[in-house]
Amino acid sequence: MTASKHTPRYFALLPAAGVGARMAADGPKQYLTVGGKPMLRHAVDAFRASELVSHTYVVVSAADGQIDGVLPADLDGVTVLRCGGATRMDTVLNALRELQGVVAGGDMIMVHDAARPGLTPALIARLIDGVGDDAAGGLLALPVVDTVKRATGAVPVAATTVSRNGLWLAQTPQMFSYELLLRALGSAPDANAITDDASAVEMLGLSPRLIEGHPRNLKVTLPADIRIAEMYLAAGE
Ligand SMILES: Nc1ccn([C@@H]2O[C@H](COP(=O)(O)OP(=O)(O)OP(=O)(O)O)[C@@H](O)[C@H]2O)c(=O)n1
Ligand SMILES: C[C@](O)(CO)[C@H](O)COP(=O)(O)O
Repeated sequence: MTASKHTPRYFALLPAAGVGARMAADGPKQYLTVGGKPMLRHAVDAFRASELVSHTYVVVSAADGQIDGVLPADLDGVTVLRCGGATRMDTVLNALRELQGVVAGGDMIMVHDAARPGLTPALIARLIDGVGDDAAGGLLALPVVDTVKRATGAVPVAATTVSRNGLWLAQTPQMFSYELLLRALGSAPDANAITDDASAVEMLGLSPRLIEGHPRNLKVTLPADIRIAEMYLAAGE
């Protein structure tokens, strides 16, 4: 008799406990209106619209007073976890620990920034398809197209030019099995040095797949990014 292989379910996990310091708005940037609705809602709706995704978990800080107005408690397929941490990595790790016993070790977790409103069901499908059953998982990313400079000095000057060959810009979602992601983040040495989930997996000696994403899936970080995100949202998929 051959051993039956566990068919993974796909879950979305959205860290949404940041303060948006670089946006310098009145409140956390994930609640700013982008293209007619709160930024966070765009990504949640992309996962809800994907037939491949079993459930979406949104992680906010315990003190968050805005989430109920954006994600009503009766919204199908979505659960809010109030266990955000001091860093993005802490937020994701806290949520994974809260999900122990709810998801299986072989289930796949897609971690996606609440600050990336341009995600679409087609990009979610591209990630899932591209990673396949690769045990190291994978992430959406874009090859670097510009020439890259390493700067030096308080007033920056170009010290050297770094070859862009083989350089990619990491996007999200980043997808790994629950067991692998929990192990990777749980053993990562320094939460401040881990700016994405894939880097924790790389520290285990594994090489996640890079799946070509799309510029529309930009991270809204600075005020000018809002207009760019709105341009892509208006253009549709
Ligand atoms: N302690 C934190 C920090 C960040 N995030 C989330 O991680 C994603 C990417 O982080 P980033 O764009 O840096 O958001 P902020 O941390 O809010 O922004 P800034 O770094 O400018 O303060 C966002 O969805 C953000 O809400 C989080 O859940 N918990
Ligand atoms: C996860 C990420 O969006 C991949 O590019 C990015 O690393 C988040 O970094 P931030 O400093 O939390 O914005």
